Amino acid sequence: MPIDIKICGLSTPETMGAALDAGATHVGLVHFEPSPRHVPLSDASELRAQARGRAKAVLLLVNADIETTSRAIEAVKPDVIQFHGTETPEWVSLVRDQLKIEVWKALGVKDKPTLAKSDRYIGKVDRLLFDAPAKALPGGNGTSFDWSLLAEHNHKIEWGLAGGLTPDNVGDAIRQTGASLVDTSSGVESAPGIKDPAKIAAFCAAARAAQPQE
Ligand SMILES: O=C(O)c1ccccc1N[C@@H]1O[C@H](COP(=O)(O)O)[C@@H](O)[C@H]1O
Repeated sequence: MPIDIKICGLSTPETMGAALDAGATHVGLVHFEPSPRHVPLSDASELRAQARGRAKAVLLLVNADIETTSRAIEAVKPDVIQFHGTETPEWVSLVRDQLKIEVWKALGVKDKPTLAKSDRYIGKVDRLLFDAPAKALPGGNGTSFDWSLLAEHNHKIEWGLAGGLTPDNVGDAIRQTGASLVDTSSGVESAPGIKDPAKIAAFCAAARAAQPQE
């Protein structure tokens, strides 16, 4: 299976075009006002339309209530919702069942017990996304964590790797963890919230070069 590559925090048609041309399989739109990558729903909807038929659109929300979540899904019509806050297994499962949408849950990984706790989401989400622990923002901080924890973990559902991935380290990350999806935001920027098309292309090329050959 070709590796899945998500470029997150896209906010302009130019950088969305760069991610699509570079072969990203997933493009992420952040709807969370404190983030430098926040896009209003109207912009997210236009960027989502640009991606249609070329990559899956992932809408990222943080601790949004059900009204905000359903309004955002209605406006943007994403393929996937990525919850990146402290959402509970019960909450994400409710959204998946009621709103009939693919749901991912991001979790900050500190140590082995955090990974053990991730089992609570099994059967309730479609994919887990392992990220570095929250700092100033719940994600998008450009920091990584100890990847050996993932290599040792008994994964029971689909999962992806996020947190501090760059064109320079994504190859090692894939080889060390066996991730089938890699996700980056800060690592392909020239400044917070400003995506760099050359870094996006380099990231996608490095991820594809590192995937195991069949
Ligand atoms: O990108 C953000 O601003 C953001 C805000 C709130 C929650 C998550 C956010 N980003 C996601 O965090 C991970 C890791 O990002 P990074 O590569 O370390 O910058 C990724 O899934 C981003 O989409």
